[in-house]
Amino acid sequence: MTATDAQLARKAIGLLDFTSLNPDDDEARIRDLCRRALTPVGPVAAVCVYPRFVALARQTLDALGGNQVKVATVTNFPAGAADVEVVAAETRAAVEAGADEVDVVYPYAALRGGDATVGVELVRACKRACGDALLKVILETGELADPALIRQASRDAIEAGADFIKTSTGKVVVNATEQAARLMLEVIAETGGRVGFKPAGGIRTLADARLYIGLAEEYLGQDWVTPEHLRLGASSVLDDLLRHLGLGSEGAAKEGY
Ligand SMILES: O=C[C@H](O)COP(=O)(O)O
Repeated sequence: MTATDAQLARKAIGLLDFTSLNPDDDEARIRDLCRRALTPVGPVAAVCVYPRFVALARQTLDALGGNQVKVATVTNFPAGAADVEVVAAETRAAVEAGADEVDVVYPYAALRGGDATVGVELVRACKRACGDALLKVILETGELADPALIRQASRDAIEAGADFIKTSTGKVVVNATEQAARLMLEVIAETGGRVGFKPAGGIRTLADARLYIGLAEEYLGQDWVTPEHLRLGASSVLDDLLRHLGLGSEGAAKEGY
């Protein structure tokens, strides 16, 4: 049975990593993100903010009754070029500040230059630094570009301990694409479907959400598509999803939030 637009919009909200990663983010904007994360049809999966806002996001969500919403953050972001020890320390600090999930940028330029070792070491070190927190590895597929490199980065990240592989930072020219998603989902399926998938960057509409949910179902099956395995990383898709549920952006706020 094909999901209606409203059913799909509701599902996409539950899979959303609702993101604010702007250089000029401030406390008011992060509080507003947390408020909007608790939509009238239920919460998003996570909010994703810079490390300096992790504690504020956790505190704000808890105060609003949103303790089920995870707080995700980013490290080695967005360039993916810092030393392994520096990134591991940054990741450890983020978890100590209360992050449930860390999205770390893979050293994609090193891989493109022929060095696959540093990526493996970085993922291993960050996985150790995460403890019980979830590690999502951002491959920056638009910069890797070559399908063979996207497959290799996916496989190396998974073998080194990634819990999710994620397409993009949203900060380069080419972000999530169908082609990159297919390559990554293929590797996830080949490795047993235990690792999750997060397309991110440029996801703005219900049609975009439909594409990635559909692809995940195609490669891994409908039952696999839960927030444990699929996240949609997006800063601005929520309004379109709410619109398909008959809720304007103003309707995003629950009474009293
Ligand atoms: O990780 C998520 C991305 O930074 C979001 O990108 P976006 O602003 O294009 O939705």
